[in-house]
Amino acid sequence: MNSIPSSEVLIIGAGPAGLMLANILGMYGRSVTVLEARDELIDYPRGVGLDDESLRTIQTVGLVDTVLPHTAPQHIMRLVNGSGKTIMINNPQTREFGWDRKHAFIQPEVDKALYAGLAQYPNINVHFGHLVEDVIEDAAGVTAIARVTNADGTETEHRFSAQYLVGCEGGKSPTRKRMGVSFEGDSPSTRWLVVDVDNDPLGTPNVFLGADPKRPYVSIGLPHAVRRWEFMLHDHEDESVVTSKEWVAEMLKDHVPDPHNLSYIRRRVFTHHGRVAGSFRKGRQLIAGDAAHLMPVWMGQGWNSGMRDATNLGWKLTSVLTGTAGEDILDTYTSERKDHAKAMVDLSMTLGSVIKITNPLAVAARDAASSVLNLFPSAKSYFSDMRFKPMPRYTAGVLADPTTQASGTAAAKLTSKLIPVKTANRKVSPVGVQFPQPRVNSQLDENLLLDDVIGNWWTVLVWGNDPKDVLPAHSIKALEALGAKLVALVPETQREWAQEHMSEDVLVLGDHTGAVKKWFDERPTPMIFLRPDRFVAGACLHQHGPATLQAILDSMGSAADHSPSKAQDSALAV
Ligand SMILES: O=C(O)CCc1cccc(O)c1
Repeated sequence: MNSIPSSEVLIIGAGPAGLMLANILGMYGRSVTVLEARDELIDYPRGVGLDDESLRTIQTVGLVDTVLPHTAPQHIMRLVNGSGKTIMINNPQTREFGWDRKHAFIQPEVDKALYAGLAQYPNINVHFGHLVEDVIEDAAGVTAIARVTNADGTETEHRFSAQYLVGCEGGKSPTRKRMGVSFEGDSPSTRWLVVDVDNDPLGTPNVFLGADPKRPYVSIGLPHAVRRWEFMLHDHEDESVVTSKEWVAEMLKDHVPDPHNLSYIRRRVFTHHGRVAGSFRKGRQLIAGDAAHLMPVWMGQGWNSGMRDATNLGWKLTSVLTGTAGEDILDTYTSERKDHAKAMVDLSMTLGSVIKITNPLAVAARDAASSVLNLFPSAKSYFSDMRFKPMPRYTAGVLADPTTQASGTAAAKLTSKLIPVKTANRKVSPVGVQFPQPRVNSQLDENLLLDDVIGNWWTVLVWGNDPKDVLPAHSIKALEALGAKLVALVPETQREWAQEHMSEDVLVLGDHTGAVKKWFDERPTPMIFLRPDRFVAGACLHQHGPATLQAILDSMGSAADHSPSKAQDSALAV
């Protein structure tokens, strides 16, 4: 038995959620051990859609340049009926978070880029071929017992200890089972055959969902000449038969001019699941990615939901480990992520049930209903602009929202003290939603993405004013202890003046497109407390700033001493 020096966090599973979480923790200077049972990363495509929220996180961890070459932006999805007529199109054009809403991507290449990104952090170690067989948890931490099969066939036991453990081992997650939490939902019995080739015989981009009552199918053009088809299987069709080259060639004959010379990456059968864990945390153990939720492929949200988990959890674990938040903040990981994951599961299941219809009467009703809906621009844009996609909007967690805060909480008590004024628009609260990522000018450069200038930790954004002029000294002190960056967003016309006249340590950014002013005009809360994951924790008028900040700190179960550790200091200087 070997004991390995301990780290702060143990991650089990080097899939996308685990790799992204390790990148985020590495960026914040934390020490992490990743244990992966396989000998290498999975090398065949699974997820095919990468969204703007994920790309924003990839940008934060500095890996956009290595990820983008494996993506195709403006990934359009068309739902076509049995006669090939488009009955729904999903083609969102906005770039609210700084990136195209949807990208096709090659998952193995992007996962590889996430893995390669870890090499820059001295405190991150990844061990392949380590199968975790048990975990012991006590008041001081967790110890994972892993079995390693050596080259000569003998086996060795290794023990790894840490303060927290995050299971990212996929849907069958042993961590989730050890935690004893439920995994409720449905696993429809419908099986699908997935075929991936790397010499795409068609070459057309984008996604076609074929709601063909004879046999529903999917055809997706992916980067690097990869094409994915999926075919719904009938109950009597045997797995060993449908995965044969002959059967697949027969299936493809309506989809490909010549289905015989295809270079297959993989032919496999899978079923969809729509499940969410009852809790994402128990004590010192947490779960993320497919371990916490499984959803059908239709919205392309499985991979992206894992990215959202890592984005939500990474800064919270860091806050606990560095003493800027109490351990209870980890419970907000469940409260913030679970409902959204459930909404994604439900939407994906619904879309799947529309595609899978085979009953002729129901098919006719669906096609007629979609024709009518397409006559109405608002209904049509609901689908094409992807307004049906549930966007995370936290109502409880690390935030202080006078419009939604649950009664009885510390934040509610404080925010109830805020004196309302007539011009403050309290109906459109940006609290709990992701802040947009506009382009801005700085003293050093022009047309920069906001996140690239504000860094990766807490930020206070103030429209048109110096945060140090509009917040009292005790609030500034608390923000310094939190490691927050102070930012003044001003019209570009005022930027040089503001740089000369505002406090030296305030970052002044110019709004050269007018998008920032428009945003603040629509939500008259000129002071924004932005969390490290780019979600708005508080939004208020200047005079409400101190109470709002205090409420946010209370919602973090903040330790009395907010000063970040030395290690965090250096990590925050990114
Ligand atoms: O991200 C997307 O738009 C593709 C979602 C999708 C749809 C159907 C099958 C599949 O594997 C992914």
